[in-house]
Amino acid sequence: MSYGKIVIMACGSFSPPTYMHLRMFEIARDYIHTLNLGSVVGGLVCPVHDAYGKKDLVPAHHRISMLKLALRSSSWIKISEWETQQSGWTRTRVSLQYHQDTINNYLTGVNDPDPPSWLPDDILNLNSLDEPDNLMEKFNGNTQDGVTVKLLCGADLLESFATPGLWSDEDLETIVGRHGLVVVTRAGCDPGKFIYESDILYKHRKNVILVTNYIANEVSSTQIRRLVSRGESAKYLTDDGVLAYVRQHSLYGAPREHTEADARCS
Ligand SMILES: Nc1ncnc2c1ncn2[C@@H]1O[C@H](COP(=O)(O)OP(=O)(O)OP(=O)(O)O)[C@@H](O)[C@H]1O
Ligand SMILES: NC(=O)c1ccc[n+]([C@@H]2O[C@H](COP(=O)(O)O)[C@@H](O)[C@H]2O)c1
Ligand SMILES: [Zn+2]
Repeated sequence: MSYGKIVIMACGSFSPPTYMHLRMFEIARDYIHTLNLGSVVGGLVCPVHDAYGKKDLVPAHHRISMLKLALRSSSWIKISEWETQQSGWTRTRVSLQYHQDTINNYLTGVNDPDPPSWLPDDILNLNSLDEPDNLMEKFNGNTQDGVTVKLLCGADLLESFATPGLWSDEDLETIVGRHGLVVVTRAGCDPGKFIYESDILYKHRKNVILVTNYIANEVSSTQIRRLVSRGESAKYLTDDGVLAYVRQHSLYGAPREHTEADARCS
């Protein structure tokens, strides 16, 4: 695997975001750095478009607001609203390509000079550190020196690659071959076997970084939604701000908050 600048990008519903979604980024970055596999210059969370139509997918503006609350203290993970702003659902290959092209075009000064809101801060710094002439020389015909946007996912998303009709082989070739995967796995699960059994993944196995999460945390959005709908506590499974937002907007069947207006009516 060539050593280069990497942005790790997680796509998904984030309905609502959990601590595990955020931990994935931290675990992945540490692993890549300690094994000298590259330099992680940023992280991106890309919530999916409402048209994805998954059960319990609350409108994108809510999911974005919750992600903002959950990521208040992160200096390096940014939210890209791009997928949610398209006219319909976007395939992951297209999203990876869009984000990678936008970053590299920004670095080389091609097209739009205004950085998008999700551009990692370290990219802005990279740009100011390099002399423009060197940059042009570096990038001319040599994408090796640009930033690679890799797909960060959990082992369950990896295993969804085998669901018939869900991902096209052509998209998988590009995602794994040109971008690469960073898979966060759980102690006790065996994504290595899954990779071995998939011709496409096996062919590009050099491009798949498997990161074992030794501090198991089985929290998922489904579990938080279940607790919320039962009126039980989900505290310490995600950010307090996220839970307050869920209550405030009565998401996922949360009992409506008792407001001062209610008190005046009764
Ligand atoms: N506990 C976990 N361990 C490893 N990866 C996880 C975990 N929870 C979520 N992920 C990963 O986070 C990404 C976003 O997934 P998603 O939005 O479906 O979250 P989720 O918690 O699985 O939600 P849901 O329960 O609604 O499916 C995916 O790549 C998924 O594999
Ligand atoms: N063919 C594809 O590109 C493809 C297929 C299925 C899911 N996905 C993406 O994977 C993510 C899955 O999210 P969930 O785990 O919440 O269902 C979403 O961001 C979705 O857009 C992409
Ligand atoms: Zn899921």
